[in-house]
Amino acid sequence: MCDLSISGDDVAEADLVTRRGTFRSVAFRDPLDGHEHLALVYGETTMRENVLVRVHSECVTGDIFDAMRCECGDQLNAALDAIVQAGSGVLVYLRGHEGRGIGLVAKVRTHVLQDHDGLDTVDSATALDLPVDTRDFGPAARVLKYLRVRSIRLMSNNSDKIHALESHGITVAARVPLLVPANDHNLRYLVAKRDRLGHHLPHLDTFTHGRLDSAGA
Ligand SMILES: Nc1nc2c(ncn2[C@@H]2O[C@H](COP(=O)(O)OP(=O)(O)OP(=O)(O)O)[C@@H](O)[C@H]2O)c(=O)[nH]1
Ligand SMILES: [Zn+2]
Repeated sequence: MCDLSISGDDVAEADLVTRRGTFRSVAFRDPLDGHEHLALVYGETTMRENVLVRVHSECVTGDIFDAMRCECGDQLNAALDAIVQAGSGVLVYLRGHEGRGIGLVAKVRTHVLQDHDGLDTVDSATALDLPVDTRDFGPAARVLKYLRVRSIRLMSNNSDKIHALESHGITVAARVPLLVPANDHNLRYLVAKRDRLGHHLPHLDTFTHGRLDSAGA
C-alpha cells in the first residue's frame, strides 16, 4: 500500500452547477503520477460508509464525443444519474488513463487493428507491443481518503478495479453493476471485455444471440 497522501496545496474545490444538480468539484494533482484529476462530490459523503462511487477512466472519444465503439460515455452518464438519484456519492475522473493507460494515440492505433485486421481490444494492444492495462488506481484511493470517505459501493463491472482500490487501503463494501445497453458498434468490444478481461457483463448474453457476425469492431 502507498502511504503518499494528497496535499492541500495540490487541491482546489468549488461548487459546480451542472444540468443534473450542484456538485462540489475537487480538482487535485496526484503526488505520484503528477496528473490533474477531478472528483465530483454530490451530497454529504464525509465520514460516511457505503458511499456510492464511480472511478472512471478517461476516454476522450467516448466521454466527450459520444463514440459508440465503447460504452464509456454511457457509463459516465449513468453513474452521475445514479449518484444524484441516491442523493449522495462521488465520481472520480482519472486522467492519464486513456486507452487503459497507453494514451490516446496508441488507443487509436489499436482501433486501426480492430477495424482492419479484426483483432480484439486485447490482441490489438499486444500486437503493437503495448500493455493491455497499465492503469494505476492509487490517485482514486488517495482522493477518497482525502475526502474522508469511510467505505464505498463501487459502480463497476471490473473486479480488478475493486482489488486495486483495496490494495490502496479503500474498503469496498460492494460492487454495483454499471450495465448500459450494447449496440452494434461496441458489441465485439464488450464481448472481448467479458471473455478476455473478465468483466461482469451478463446483459450481453441476451444481446449477443445471433448478432455477432454482423456486429462492428
Ligand atoms: N487500449 C484500448 N483502450 C480502450 C479501448 N476502448 C476503450 N479503452 C479504454 O478503456 C478504459 C476504460 O476501461 P474499461 O475496460 O472500459 O472499463 P473499466 O474501467 O475497466 O471497468 P468499468 O468500471 O466496468 O467501466 C478507458 O481508458 C478507455 O479509453 C480499446 O479498444 N483499446
Ligand atoms: Zn471509451
